[in-house]
Amino acid sequence: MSAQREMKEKNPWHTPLTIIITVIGVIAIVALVTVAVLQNRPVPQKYKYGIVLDAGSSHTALYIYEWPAEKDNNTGRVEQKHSCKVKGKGISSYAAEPEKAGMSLTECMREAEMQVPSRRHQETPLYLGATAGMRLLNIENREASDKVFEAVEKALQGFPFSYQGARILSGQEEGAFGWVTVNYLDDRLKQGLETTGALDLGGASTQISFVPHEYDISESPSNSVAFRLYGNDYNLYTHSFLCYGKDQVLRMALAHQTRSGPVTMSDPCFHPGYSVTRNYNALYDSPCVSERKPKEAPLNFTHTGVGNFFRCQEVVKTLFNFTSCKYSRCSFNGIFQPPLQGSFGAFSAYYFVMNFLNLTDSSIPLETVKANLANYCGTPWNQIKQQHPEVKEKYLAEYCFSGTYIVTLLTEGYNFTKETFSKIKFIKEIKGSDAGWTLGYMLNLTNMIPAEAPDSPPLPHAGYVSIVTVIALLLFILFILSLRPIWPKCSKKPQIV
Ligand SMILES: Nc1ccn([C@@H]2O[C@H](COP(=O)(O)OP(=O)(O)O)[C@@H](O)[C@H]2O)c(=O)n1
Ligand SMILES: [Ca+2]
Repeated sequence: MSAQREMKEKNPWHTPLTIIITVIGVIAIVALVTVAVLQNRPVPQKYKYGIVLDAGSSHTALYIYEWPAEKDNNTGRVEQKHSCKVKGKGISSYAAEPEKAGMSLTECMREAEMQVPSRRHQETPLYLGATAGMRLLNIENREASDKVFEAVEKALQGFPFSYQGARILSGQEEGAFGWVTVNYLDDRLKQGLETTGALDLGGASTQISFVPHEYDISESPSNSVAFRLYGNDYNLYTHSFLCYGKDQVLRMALAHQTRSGPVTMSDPCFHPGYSVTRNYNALYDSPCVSERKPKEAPLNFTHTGVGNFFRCQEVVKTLFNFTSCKYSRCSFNGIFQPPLQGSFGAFSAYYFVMNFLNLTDSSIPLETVKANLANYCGTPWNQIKQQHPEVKEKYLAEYCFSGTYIVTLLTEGYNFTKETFSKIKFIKEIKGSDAGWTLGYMLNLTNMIPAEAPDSPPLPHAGYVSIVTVIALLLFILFILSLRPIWPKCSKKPQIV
């Protein structure tokens, strides 16, 4: 009994001081962990927004992007929140009535007002970039192109966003920003991975952009763009072929086949049984073909289909000039192109056409793609119409030509072989954001891709809380152990007795 009493008396846990210290210690640890948890609790996400209008040759599309408000400078998180297709044709088609170009944007802009929270309206940058349709109008009629921009500018300034201007992108910018978009969305830039090339097919121009293996920039400086992104240097090769978008190239093909001004033309690029009347003036109303207009053409001609893929390829090939190349190697029309490198993402009309033809699967060999096209082009027009009653006839009629053009451009134009063709992925979007130049354009103008790699991210919230808790517990255990010199006395005493 006396030993027990002695033990009780000597046990530090039973002194009022240690009890107080222990209680204070426990309260301190609980308080420390609580403060850490509350202070660092993820706050509800706030977003910022950016709007880009893609004024293409065939139509205009509006894209709204969003990113977490506190991560302006840290990239990899900008996503497409919403897109809106402007009704009607591209802004360049309003050359004769420019006001309508501005008015055409109203509906999508109203949608943007609804999509972006109103407290963010004033700080949301709004950009309009025009591509090859306006490039052509600018060549053809500078005054008309300026008037279209005036009207568009006036319309856009009427909305509560931070309007940052409307301009024509150069072909180089269009190619380079498409490449940035694809590689940004795939997280290749941030991680310093090998990049993917970008192939964009529009209505009036087409772009090819990739990082070549060994690249002598000095050979053709106008085809090179240098970037420093996240601490990595990129020497990008890019070229934009004006007039080689699928709508202008169709004009060139028709112009080539009607160069002697016939009344009836048999076209291997259209289905057997297809027949429409076309107007010569309308066909030649573009700088891509205006010089080819036959001298004594009648007003109209009858455009009939024959449906022969291989003969259609021969027609398309005549639109590429392979005769002169002042560089070590060329694609076509005397344009420098280094050897193809790596995988490619092909988007915009590449995707729409190949998707319609069920040919987007990269595992389909080039020979099978050609065989399928040959079969498709040879199918009578009546049958095609029956199979696709939902597709507008004007668009339906052109898939044989467009498919043939795509295959010919890739193989004969850019020199993809049956091996490298399988490295092309036909894509519409990546992780919910459309592939195209708009995202890259906005990232660049808002400085959202840093040249140097951002500092490594801090610990995630859960990791932070766990570490604080573990350290606090360790401190507590250390405190307990620090009382240890007194323990042996009280634990050994009963054994001695
Ligand atoms: N659903 C869709 C949308 C566009 N397209 C085509 O994709 C092309 C888009 O070109 P664009 O308007 O961006 O023209 P560019 O200014 O880029 O040359 C046009 O030829 C459209 O007809 C399509 O085939 N299917
Ligand atoms: Ca385009």
